[in-house]
Amino acid sequence: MALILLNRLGKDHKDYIKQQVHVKNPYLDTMEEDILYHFSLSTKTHNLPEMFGDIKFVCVGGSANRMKAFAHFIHQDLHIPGNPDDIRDICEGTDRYSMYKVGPVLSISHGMGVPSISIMLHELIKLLHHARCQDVVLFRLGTSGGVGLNPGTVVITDKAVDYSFCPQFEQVVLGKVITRSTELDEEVASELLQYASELQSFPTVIGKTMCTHDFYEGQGRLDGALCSFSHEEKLEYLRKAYEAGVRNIEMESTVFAAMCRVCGLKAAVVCVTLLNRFEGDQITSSHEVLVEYQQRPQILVAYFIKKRLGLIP
Ligand SMILES: O=P(O)(O)O[C@H]1O[C@H](CO)[C@@H](O)[C@H]1O
Ligand SMILES: O=c1cc[nH]c(=O)[nH]1
Repeated sequence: MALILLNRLGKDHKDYIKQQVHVKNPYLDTMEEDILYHFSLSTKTHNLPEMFGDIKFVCVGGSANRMKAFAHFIHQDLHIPGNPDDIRDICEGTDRYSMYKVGPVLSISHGMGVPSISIMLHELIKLLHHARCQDVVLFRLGTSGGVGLNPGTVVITDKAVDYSFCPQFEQVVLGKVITRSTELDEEVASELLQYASELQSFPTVIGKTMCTHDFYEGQGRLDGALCSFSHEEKLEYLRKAYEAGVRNIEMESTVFAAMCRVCGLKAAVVCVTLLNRFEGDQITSSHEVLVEYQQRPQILVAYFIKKRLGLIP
């Protein structure tokens, strides 16, 4: 099945130049073994090219359950043979992250916030490198707070921005701040927008996504255990964000965009909004509604994958 899919990919996308994963660490090649500790995988104990060499799409999201559900959904959507109940968590040897492989698709959870996704991305990018994967596209399928959008709207990120609305990610290295660009792949983003209009299943927009280091004060919420600002100051900040083009707020997009970019990986961020932050801070929708919202980015990205694989015209 995977072979047929890859042949189709090659045939239909001749212009799609083979892109390697570039790890940017000269020390890696000198290591006899690389232990991907948080995945419970290693270059000595696992045949990574055999296990992962055919991966073309990697989908990541905060919650382990969501990424398991996505694995089951994509199994069905791509008509992969076999019983979906046999899809096992490749990282079951650790309880840090969950990872599922379904044909050319890898589905991985990353937990909440920049430190958690950053650790996962270091190991994922090394994994793709060791497995000699080519032409991989990464997607973050997430939830977010909307800025001036109705709940349930899907936002395709054109730029991931920091708390001051700048498209950059600051990483402290050896006590100094390194700044990396957070531009995402424009082609993938506009392809996603086109597919959203073909699907016509839910409202979808393209815009900037603000990444914060906290869910409460960091996102201007008035309902945390601490609150050091007024309601008016909150609205003023959200208004400035809206004017700067920000349409949603989450907690991983800048480091995701920055690390993928440095390593030559095409990447996109697709998050559904759970509420309109101009109208409140608490997430009041029912569990059923929230589950349906979370499926929206999955439906859009699954459609992208099927298009890229030539499974739909
Ligand atoms: O829905 P996920 O992918 O977890 O992402 C969003 O939800 C979490 C906060 O509830 C943060 O991690 C934020 O980025
Ligand atoms: O408001 C929200 C909702 C989901 N995730 C966030 O980071 N913020």
